[in-house]
Amino acid sequence: MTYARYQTLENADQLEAALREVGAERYHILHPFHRLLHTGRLTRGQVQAWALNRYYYQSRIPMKDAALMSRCADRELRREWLVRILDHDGFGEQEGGIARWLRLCQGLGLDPDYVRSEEGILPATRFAVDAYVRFVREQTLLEAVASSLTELFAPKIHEERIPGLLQNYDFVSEEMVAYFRRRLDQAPRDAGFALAYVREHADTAEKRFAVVKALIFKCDVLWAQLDALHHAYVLGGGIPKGAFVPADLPAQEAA
Ligand SMILES: O=C(O)c1cc(C(=O)O)c2c(n1)C(=O)C(=O)c1cc(C(=O)O)[nH]c1-2
Repeated sequence: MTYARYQTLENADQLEAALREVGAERYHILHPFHRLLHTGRLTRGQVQAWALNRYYYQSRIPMKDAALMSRCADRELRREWLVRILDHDGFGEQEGGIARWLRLCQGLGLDPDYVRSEEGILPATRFAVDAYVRFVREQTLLEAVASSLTELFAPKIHEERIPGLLQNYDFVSEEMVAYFRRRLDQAPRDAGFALAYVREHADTAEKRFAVVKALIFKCDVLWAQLDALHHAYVLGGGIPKGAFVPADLPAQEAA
């Protein structure tokens, strides 16, 4: 009956409260893999596996944002959304988030060409991330905007992750966490806009329900990626053929 209580939301305030409840219950800050990552309980190889897989998510974010913009007749919304693409891809002399993410990968000892090749990612990473891009392409514009609302909860995870990585791993330097420091400003701006948008445009109970479901879907996209990492690289569930094999993994655990 989880969903039932979201079907009768009466106004924007109730919608916002429901969205915050979904985040408090389902955001991937709660995932056991993040608990291990942020408290220094992973090996360098496991952190590499996380950064490598997460690169695929980063790489697809501008594509999903372009998909959203391609469907959008509202110039104001496009002007606002465009900034997200520039944040990730960079613009002119300005480096973007993807370049910063690659520096994190490189700092962890991964070859950037290998990371960019997308060869070593887990199947579930590809399926989850591709499902997000498809969702934004195919669902209503309102649901597409709503699916970005996990970013409401991202600053908290970055605030936890920056000191968590720096203090607990001697192989992580200040330069390597630059990506997360930038997101501390970018995410609240983006999430604030998206929240105002859904508050205004979800003007029926049916639309408010659709917005909540879009956020739940997106929480699942993030959760599924960590499930796969946890299974393959922490629980010893087996690394699929072709996926990244950390150098510090005991040989018998590799498939
Ligand atoms: O590190 C994280 O936990 C995290 C989470 C999320 C998110 O909640 O979707 C994003 C990011 N980071 C991020 O860096 C980012 O650029 C981003 C864009 C989006 C989006 O859906 O448009 N989410 C996120």
